[in-house]
Amino acid sequence: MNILIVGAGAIGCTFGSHLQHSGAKVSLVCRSNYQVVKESGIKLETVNWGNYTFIPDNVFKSTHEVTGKYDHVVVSTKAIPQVNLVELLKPVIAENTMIHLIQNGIGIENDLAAQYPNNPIVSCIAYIACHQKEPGYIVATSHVTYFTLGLFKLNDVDNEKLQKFIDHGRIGKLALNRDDCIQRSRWKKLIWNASFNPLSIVAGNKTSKEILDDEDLHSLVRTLMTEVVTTANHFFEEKIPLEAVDENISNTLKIGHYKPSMLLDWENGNPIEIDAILRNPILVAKEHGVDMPNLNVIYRLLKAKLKDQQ
Ligand SMILES: NC(=O)C1=CN([C@@H]2O[C@H](COP(=O)(O)OP(=O)(O)OC[C@H]3O[C@@H](n4cnc5c(N)ncnc54)[C@H](OP(=O)(O)O)[C@@H]3O)[C@@H](O)[C@H]2O)C=CC1
Ligand SMILES: CC(C)(CO)C(=O)C(=O)O
Repeated sequence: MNILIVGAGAIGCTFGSHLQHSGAKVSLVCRSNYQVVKESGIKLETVNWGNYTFIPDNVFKSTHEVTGKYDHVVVSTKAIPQVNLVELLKPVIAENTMIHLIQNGIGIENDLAAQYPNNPIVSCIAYIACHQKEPGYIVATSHVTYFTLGLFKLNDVDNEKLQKFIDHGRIGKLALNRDDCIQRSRWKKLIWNASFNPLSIVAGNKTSKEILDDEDLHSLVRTLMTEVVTTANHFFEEKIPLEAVDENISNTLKIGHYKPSMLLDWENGNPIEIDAILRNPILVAKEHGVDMPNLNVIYRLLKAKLKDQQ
């Protein structure tokens, strides 16, 4: 199996390293870490799998320089408007390429699905807390690590191809789940991302523990989480239980002082995933006639912060 990862950051390299371990040929399209990865691969320091070095089969500087044919293209860039996936992927998508999107948020598949209506798109959600501490050096701090994959549009032929990919990934140490109602899973993941991510910035660069230790912020996190659950329950037949809020809180307590990825990007002056994580869910809810007043407030506050930063 030939796999190309576009977006060789924390998630892409962790995911890719496991697929290679299971026997696939895994190539990377790197950007700012190109030189170091080309010279010495990626060092990973992980709670679950120990420390190891991942040497990709090929390292490319851009999608235009990619050589070879790939059955699977895995996209693990941030979901931000600055990354135009349709343009970025043009040189590497062939007739039967399966495109996997490992990103947080809602509505992340739409542009690609419109541009490549005949290519299967796999929507993938990652539960793993990892970050690239320095170029080519990734740290994964969470004991809970799994990926949930599902087809954006269900059909039998693609089902089989996805199942082969999942079976392959499972040969190694990767925990891969399959979900045929992947949008519901996306909303489930949003419970955490739409609450901790924006609050960590708006509340003044706070870690998850600092948020939970503060009575007012703790209560606000719960309010945002509850709104995501009750909103999602308007769209999906299988309801998300409200206990998901407590579960998210107790799991977060286990990871101590965790900086949400949005806060890390904010601190580093990088673009943040405000559209995928806040704007799009609010718009989708609206299309279904549902208001998300609390998410709207935090979205506008975050937008105001972004304007201040510019
Ligand atoms: N990290 C985590 O624990 C989790 C992350 N996620 C989600 O997964 C997705 C990926 O996150 P993460 O891995 O942390 O992000 P990173 O910022 O670590 O990685 C993104 C990578 O994409 C690269 N990139 C961006 N634009 C381009 C481009 N035009 N061409 C080539 N490469 C490009 C970046 O390069 P450069 O460094 O040069 O910018 C970077 O290496 C996000 O949607 C995130 O929300 C979900 C769950 C957990
Ligand atoms: C909740 C977590 C840590 C993933 O498991 C995450 O998605 C993030 O940091 O954005």
